[in-house]
Amino acid sequence: MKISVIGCGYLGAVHAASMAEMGHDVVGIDVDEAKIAQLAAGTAPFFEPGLPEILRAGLASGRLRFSTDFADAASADVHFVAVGTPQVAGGDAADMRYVDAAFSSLLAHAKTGDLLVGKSTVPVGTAARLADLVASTVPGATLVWNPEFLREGFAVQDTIQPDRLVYGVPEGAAGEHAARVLDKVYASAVSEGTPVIVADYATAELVKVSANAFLATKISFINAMAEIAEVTGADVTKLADAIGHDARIGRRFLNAGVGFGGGCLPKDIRAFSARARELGKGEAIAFLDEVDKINLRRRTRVVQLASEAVGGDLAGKRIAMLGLAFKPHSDDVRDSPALDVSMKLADAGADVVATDPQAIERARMLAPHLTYESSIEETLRGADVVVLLTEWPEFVGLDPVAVGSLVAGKRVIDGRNSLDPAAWREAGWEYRGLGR
Ligand SMILES: NC(=O)c1ccc[n+]([C@@H]2O[C@H](COP(=O)([O-])OP(=O)(O)OC[C@H]3O[C@@H](n4cnc5c(N)ncnc54)[C@H](O)[C@@H]3O)[C@@H](O)[C@H]2O)c1
Ligand SMILES: O=c1ccn([C@@H]2O[C@H](COP(=O)(O)OP(=O)(O)O[C@H]3O[C@H](CO)[C@@H](O)[C@H](O)[C@H]3O)[C@@H](O)[C@H]2O)c(=O)[nH]1
Repeated sequence: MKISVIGCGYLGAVHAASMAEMGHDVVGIDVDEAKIAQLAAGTAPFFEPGLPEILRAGLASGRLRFSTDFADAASADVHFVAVGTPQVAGGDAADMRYVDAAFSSLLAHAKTGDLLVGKSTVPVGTAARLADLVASTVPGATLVWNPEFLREGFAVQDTIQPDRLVYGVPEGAAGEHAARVLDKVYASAVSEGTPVIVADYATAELVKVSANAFLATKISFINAMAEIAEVTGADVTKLADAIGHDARIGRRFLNAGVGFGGGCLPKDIRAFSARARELGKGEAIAFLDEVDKINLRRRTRVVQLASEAVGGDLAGKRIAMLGLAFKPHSDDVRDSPALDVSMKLADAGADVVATDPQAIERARMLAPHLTYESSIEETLRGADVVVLLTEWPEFVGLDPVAVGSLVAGKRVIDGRNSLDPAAWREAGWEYRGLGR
């Protein structure tokens, strides 16, 4: 099939390359010329395991190309829109400027019979609004909302073998036809039994934000238990193991620590709350405000633990930060707890030296005042406190005895509860976890 993908960021670039991998003829379009030049040259503009390989294979096969010209979308019959919906400056709502601009540029080249497929995460009601625009601009074209559930770090696998597919379609024959076309787009997954949920627009939009709201709530739930564990001497990781054995609860997404960040969960729960308030139903999901507050309190708690570790005054203390990305296997530092805590420690006067296997360059753009070090050993050398905030395997696997010979003070804060406290204590370290 002939496909265009509008917006080639973390979602769109993976989607475009994966569509080509699945056998389609794909053009990826973005307004960012540098990004398109990189993609066209076969270089992934961000770190995502597996992306370079399918990108190069797609370009070599001739089935994948990239452009900044929307006219190149004209030959496609199915158009995915995957542009950003960040938080508006100074508010909680989603900034819809990019979605609106992308649809307006795309509609200038779309034709009767085309399928316009929204993938961006949007406030409920967006698809109905855009469907009116599509109907009045290109009669006979159909709008579908097909939210995306991929996780960064597993984005290629999640795109090619998704847990489920959700199609938000209009009522009637146009909707039925649209669902059949999307089944063909995703034929490789559908034929292997991937569940397909066909719904109205509002349900499809809400599936996406409620899934992220649930995941965020699960994390803040366990982090709230961590707060209680901290004042009672309980161990939240054992608590999570124990409640997680109940299949109704499940152990996944119950890792207590410095909390959630990234380009999705934080902004998505805030945008959902803002939209609920607009709909006069703010109280229905007011608990998400608490979920957000619990999450942000964990970052402050790490700063407090670091301060306690050095006797109350962080000024001039050397802090080795292990991790900058919002989670391992990603270079994304959008709303990263690790970067946020690093900045808070630097604000308190600490001499912060941070390392990350992939995220240093992106962190430097947001926080040029911090000191970055590519070598783990050099990061650790002379540190008064070691703080682990992104559980990359190379950090989790560090030998506490070897690290002990590099630092000035054997004090470690395990912001992801991913180290073995007994092993670190045995090697002479003061170990502090979150909720254990
Ligand atoms: N990153 C993820 O893991 C993920 C997963 C599921 C859903 N989403 C959702 O997907 C959307 C995109 O997220 P992202 O992380 O890829 O963002 P991103 O910032 O990495 O990428 C967005 C891209 O859109 C481009 N763009 C902006 N305006 C444009 C326009 N008018 N025309 C063409 N391109 C334009 C930007 O240049 C950028 O390359 C968001 O709504 C996000 O919530 C993201
Ligand atoms: O038990 C856990 C699990 C995760 N996290 C943190 O939660 C954040 C988000 O993690 P994850 O959900 O794995 O990353 P994303 O790539 O942001 O993916 C989420 O956001 C995407 C964008 O909407 C969705 O598509 C995905 O389904 C959804 O998982 C990260 O900071 C993690 O460190 C925890 O603190 N504890």
